[in-house]
Amino acid sequence: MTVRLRRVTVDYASGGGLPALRDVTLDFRPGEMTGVLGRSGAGKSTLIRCINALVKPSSGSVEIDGRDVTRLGSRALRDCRAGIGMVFQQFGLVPRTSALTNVLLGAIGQRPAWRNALGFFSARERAAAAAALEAVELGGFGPRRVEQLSGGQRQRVAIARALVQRPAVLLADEPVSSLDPVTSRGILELLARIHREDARRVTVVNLHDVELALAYCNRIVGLREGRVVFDGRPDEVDASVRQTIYGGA
Ligand SMILES: Nc1ncnc2c1ncn2[C@@H]1O[C@H](COP(=O)(O)OP(=O)(O)OP(=O)(O)O)[C@@H](O)[C@H]1O
Repeated sequence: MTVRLRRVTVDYASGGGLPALRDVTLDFRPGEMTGVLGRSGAGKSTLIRCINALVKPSSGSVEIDGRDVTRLGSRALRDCRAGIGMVFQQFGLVPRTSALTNVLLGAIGQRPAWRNALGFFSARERAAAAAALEAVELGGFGPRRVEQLSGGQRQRVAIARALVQRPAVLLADEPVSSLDPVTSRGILELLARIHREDARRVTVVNLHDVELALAYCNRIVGLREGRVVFDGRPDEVDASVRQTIYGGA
């Protein structure tokens, strides 16, 4: 699986402020777990949202395995999204529903519409969802409603939900915001483990915590005011690179 962005510009305000992304050309290759760094507003979420076609670029193209996602019809887009696991910033879970059902909902993109309409989950889907909860160390929490879980537990449910999709592309937007340092490490460790399970997997994680990105990702992309200002290995991120990404104007 390769994700290819070519000269992507996203201008939400069309001409107002600076575009959120400016002329971004990047390839995300199989096996890469990329940590995207940048100040607040640098365009990290927009980048991720372009990859799963939640945001349409003002110009440029976004290709997943050679298909331009900006040009897909709704059905082809649904098929394409079924292969993309998303861990959202605010978890994106259904709070009053059990952890297990939330995880089962992750498989929905891969099922025929009639089965969604009936709310029917097969024994195999249930077993896969239970296994995904085990994998994130929430084995006993399947029946528990999400609103009764802590922030870190919710985040792990969100990861389990992405996991049941067996996604070729795994996107995580600030998966550890508002979590304590130990829980944050646990979440990154989990994402890195999931990433390694499939040598073809492409993982892109937005992070505010530089040390976490350096510890768990094998590639770092730095964004600043919508532009790529760094693209390299974690061991290349020195004081001057940090200055380039975060430093004062
Ligand atoms: N839906 C939107 N409509 C208009 N402007 C938007 C929208 N989403 C983001 N922006 C703007 O685009 C720019 C980039 O935002 P984005 O959310 O991609 O940044 P970010 O790096 O993820 O920030 P943070 O770290 O704070 O989450 C910001 O200036 C933001 O205000």
